[in-house]
Amino acid sequence: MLAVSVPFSPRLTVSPFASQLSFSSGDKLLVHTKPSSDWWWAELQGVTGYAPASYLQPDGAEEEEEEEEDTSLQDPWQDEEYFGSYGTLKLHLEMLSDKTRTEAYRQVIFSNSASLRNKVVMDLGCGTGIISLFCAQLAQPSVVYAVEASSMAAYTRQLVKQNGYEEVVVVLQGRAEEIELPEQVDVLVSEWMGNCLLFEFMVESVLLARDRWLREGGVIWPSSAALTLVPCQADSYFSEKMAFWEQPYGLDFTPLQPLAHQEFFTKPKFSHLIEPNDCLSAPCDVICLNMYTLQVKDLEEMNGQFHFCVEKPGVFHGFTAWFTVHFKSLEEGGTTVELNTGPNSEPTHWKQTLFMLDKPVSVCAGDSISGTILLRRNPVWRRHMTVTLNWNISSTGETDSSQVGTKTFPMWR
Ligand SMILES: NC(=[NH2+])NCCC[C@H]1O[C@@H](n2cnc3c(N)ncnc32)[C@H](O)[C@@H]1O
Repeated sequence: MLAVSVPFSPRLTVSPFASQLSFSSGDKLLVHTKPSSDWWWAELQGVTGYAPASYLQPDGAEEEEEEEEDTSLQDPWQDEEYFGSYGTLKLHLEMLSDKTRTEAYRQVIFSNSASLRNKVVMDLGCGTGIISLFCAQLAQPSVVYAVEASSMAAYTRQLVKQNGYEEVVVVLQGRAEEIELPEQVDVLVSEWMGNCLLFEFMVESVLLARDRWLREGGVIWPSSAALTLVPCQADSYFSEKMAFWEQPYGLDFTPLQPLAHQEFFTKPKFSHLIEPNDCLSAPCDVICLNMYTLQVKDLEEMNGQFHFCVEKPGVFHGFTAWFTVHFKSLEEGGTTVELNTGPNSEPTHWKQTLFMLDKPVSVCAGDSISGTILLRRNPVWRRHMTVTLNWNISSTGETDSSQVGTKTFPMWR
């Protein structure tokens, strides 16, 4: 039997059954049987009768619902889940195994080793401490404050000791926004980039730490970041998820295509590997961030524009996004290190992010695809955002035509 509560005062309905149970909002009914999906046989204070199922919810669901609301308000950063995930090795192994990513940071430290002598460094979100260990191994900073909020910090302290750098690297467990450092820092380094550059919004923590701990004239690494977009073909993804239902095993499964569309094309596809020849045009940097001037409030809404000239005929399945970050040298005129996660660079664990259109469009060379991209941060779930793409495809073929489209993708809420 199911105890149910009445979440709101039911409107009067005419029951097909003579004996309808009367009840009010907040009443707890005992459900004896469910003869139909609409009407259940229930009991309230010894009186039995039929109650409309749509007015009932499992007992305690209301509290659960409130709790759900509360946790989102109490923990909009989902810190428990977020830092919990970084307390295990899985993500750190993925990041450390990403040689393109990790070697880029190593190159930054190595090529700036002379200028790092006697500097005070903060490694924000140090994880296993790899960047801090590079600083101690390749340069002679006076101190590196390795800040890590997850339980991994305890192991990071062991790794520092194990490698004999406890005189240089100080591991501090806590959120960068909350910990206290004994001094300002000369260099703030962090590997904060998420899928589509901003997902997870760890960048906010970097900006807060910059404002609080980076001394005047100090250096932040990466010093700039860019989100890049390109219109692309995604034949294999499209056939795998959509065309598949045309005639599997000689049967017509097309009634499932709306479901497939909802399930596979509504959200972006993370970890998509785009081939260079899937690109229908040259890519375009749509959002550029200067890490010295970027403000937290700027993260709420970030706009970009694009204008692509289609270079070859093909099918426009969607847009692919990736990011590039730059690490300006500490020395005047020194070399800037670049970490590019695009299709023409060595692959990284981020790969690229694919945004599938509702309907593929055939395009010809010379067509143009122009429009805007809007990244809007989720006002409640602070690590999430939506990506809205607006586009206009204009063909200059024999029949001048243009097609406009817009689509909003949640990442992930
Ligand atoms: N590139 C990313 N998308 N993630 C890679 C870096 C994430 C690391 O920084 C830590 N981390 C993230 N935010 C913070 C913070 N505000 N304070 C301290 N550690 C943090 C997190 O626990 C993890 O170990």
